[in-house]
Amino acid sequence: MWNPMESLSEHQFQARFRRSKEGFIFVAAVIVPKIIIPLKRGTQIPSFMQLFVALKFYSAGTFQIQNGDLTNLSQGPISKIAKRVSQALDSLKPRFIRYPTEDEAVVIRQRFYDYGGFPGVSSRICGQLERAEVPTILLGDSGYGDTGFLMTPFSHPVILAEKRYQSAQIKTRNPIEPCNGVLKQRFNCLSSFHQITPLYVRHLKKLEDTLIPHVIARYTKALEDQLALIREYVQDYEDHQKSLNPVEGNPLDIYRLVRRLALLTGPDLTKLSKYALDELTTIAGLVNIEDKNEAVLSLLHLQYTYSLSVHTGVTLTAAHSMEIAQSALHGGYYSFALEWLQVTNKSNKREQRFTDFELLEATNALMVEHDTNYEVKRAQRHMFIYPQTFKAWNMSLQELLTMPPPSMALGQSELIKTIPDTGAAKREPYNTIALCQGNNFQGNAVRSKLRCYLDHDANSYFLIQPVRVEELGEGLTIFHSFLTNSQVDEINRVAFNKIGLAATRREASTVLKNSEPVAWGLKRRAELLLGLNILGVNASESVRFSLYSTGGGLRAHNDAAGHYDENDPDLAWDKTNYVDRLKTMLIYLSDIDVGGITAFTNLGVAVRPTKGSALFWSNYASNAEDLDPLITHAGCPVLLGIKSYATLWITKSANMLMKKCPRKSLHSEQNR
Ligand SMILES: O=C(O)CCC(=O)C(=O)O
Ligand SMILES: [Fe+2]
Repeated sequence: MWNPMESLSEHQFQARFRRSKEGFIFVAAVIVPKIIIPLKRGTQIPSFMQLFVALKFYSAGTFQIQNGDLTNLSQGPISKIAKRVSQALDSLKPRFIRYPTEDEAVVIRQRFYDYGGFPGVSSRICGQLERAEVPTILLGDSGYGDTGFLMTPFSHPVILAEKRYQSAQIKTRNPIEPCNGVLKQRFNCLSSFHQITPLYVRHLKKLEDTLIPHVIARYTKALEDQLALIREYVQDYEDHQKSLNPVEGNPLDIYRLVRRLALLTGPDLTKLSKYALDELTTIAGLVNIEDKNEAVLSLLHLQYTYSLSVHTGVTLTAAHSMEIAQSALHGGYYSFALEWLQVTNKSNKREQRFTDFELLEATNALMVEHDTNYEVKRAQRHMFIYPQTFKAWNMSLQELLTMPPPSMALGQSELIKTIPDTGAAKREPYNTIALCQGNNFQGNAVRSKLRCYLDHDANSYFLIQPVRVEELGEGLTIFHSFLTNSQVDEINRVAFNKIGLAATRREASTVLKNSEPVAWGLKRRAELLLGLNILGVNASESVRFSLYSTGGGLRAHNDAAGHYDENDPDLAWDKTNYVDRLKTMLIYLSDIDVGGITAFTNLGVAVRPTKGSALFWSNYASNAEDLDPLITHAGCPVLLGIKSYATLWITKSANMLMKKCPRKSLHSEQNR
């Protein structure tokens, strides 16, 4: 490539670029690191050449670089390069431009006054303008019109005061004007700015006309590719291919896909999106109403937990949003139902799909449903129901809607404080959301007592594969690297095979019996680490393997308040009365990008799943009779990715009264 540094003499160089080679090298040294990003993949123009192009533009003041000696770049790339280099130069402003300090400004004002007799001349205009500290009066030549803040010379000064003003004005401008002149001469682009503006506009217009249809075409193509993929999936689904990921057909993906496309392509896609939504709905096999409801409920669940906007970025038809509103209503998401009704209302103005009466009826149904059900829902502590949380504060539905969703803009501890009644039940929905959104609100006093250590002597096996123990809260511990990656992969493989294609795609689970080597191995390792009886008769349930994709999660609960799996082959006794889950070990079998946190709503601890780590806690208080309210926990809905984990429930009956009491030694312990 032609290099002006080598092929031009110093004189020729200065004539073309209006600066010396040495000056160029200095500029290059500071600017090049800032412009190394290639213009476009594949067509990288070396940074120093970009600098030449920009300098040439600055000095020529036009995008048409006549002498083809530089490059044969057309106007488009030149304007891009000029913009990039200008931005880089602009970012260097703090390094090379310094405005006078307050004290220096006083001196400068005095010197201007002494020199030209004009009072209050500020040399800090730029800085002040930037900080909007005007009114400052600017001095201009007679070419400028008369405005309130620009003082120009009189065309015919008559009285003495006018004449004195005139001479002071001109004299004060004098040292500045030549300076501007020099700058304009060196940077021709400044003086010819008015010439390039229309050019620029035309240029942008051209871009808009030519490029945007291309972009849309590209994403239409992308959509088609996506559709083809989904078609393939459906085909696989029908072929019952075992290796297929069972949750890939999550109905929520439809919404996600449409939303992503809409965001990428902007409002122009709205025409396409209706087609896309319908097409996808059909292709992805969302043929039955349960699937659709499932998708909608997932959407609402996510919307609620993560304070997502109802504006999905696509224009849904009135019929679509009405459908979502109805599902929201039946799912008990009253406030969302109202929001979706509002969306319906809006699009219905255009579409006239529903009569006013139908809309009114839908709104009334919502009101009635809300007013009759919230007590029941509240009693159930349904964590995903908006109004029940607020009803405790005697809020109307209207008031409720003006209330922002529980926002993490509030500090962590404020979150608890701002809730009037601090009863655990009422705090729970709030805390769940706070934790799911990534906050922890454990007190410092508690946190300072927690320890971290390496456990390698639980058993000699742990010498080879030690675990890092971290106490997360009172009675809650995490064992990092409890399993190795390959152990986890093996469990996933076996469980995935067993699940095959699950009926519900958002969540799937299965049990791995003790006779399964991976389950036995896992239990054995837990037994050695914890010193508990886990593999003995009725000592633990079968390892439960669970899988969540987008929208999958679990509301707050205590594990011991659940139910047995009636058909669990690893538990022999009568399972009808109560569930004996003294301890829980929860082993994460995947990392998860967004969402899927395990939230301990009363401890105020949020645990992000990490592959191979195991959480451990007791579900009972220390008297081993009452459930421990402190250990209530929820599985936050997954936003992106697939969460898999295993749960190991260890029984009380096989782990208590295991040893004879060593009376003697106990006495001697006490007497010591
Ligand atoms: O999803 C989680 O992280 C928690 C799962 C859980 O609590 C359970 O399966 O009992
Ligand atoms: Fe649980």
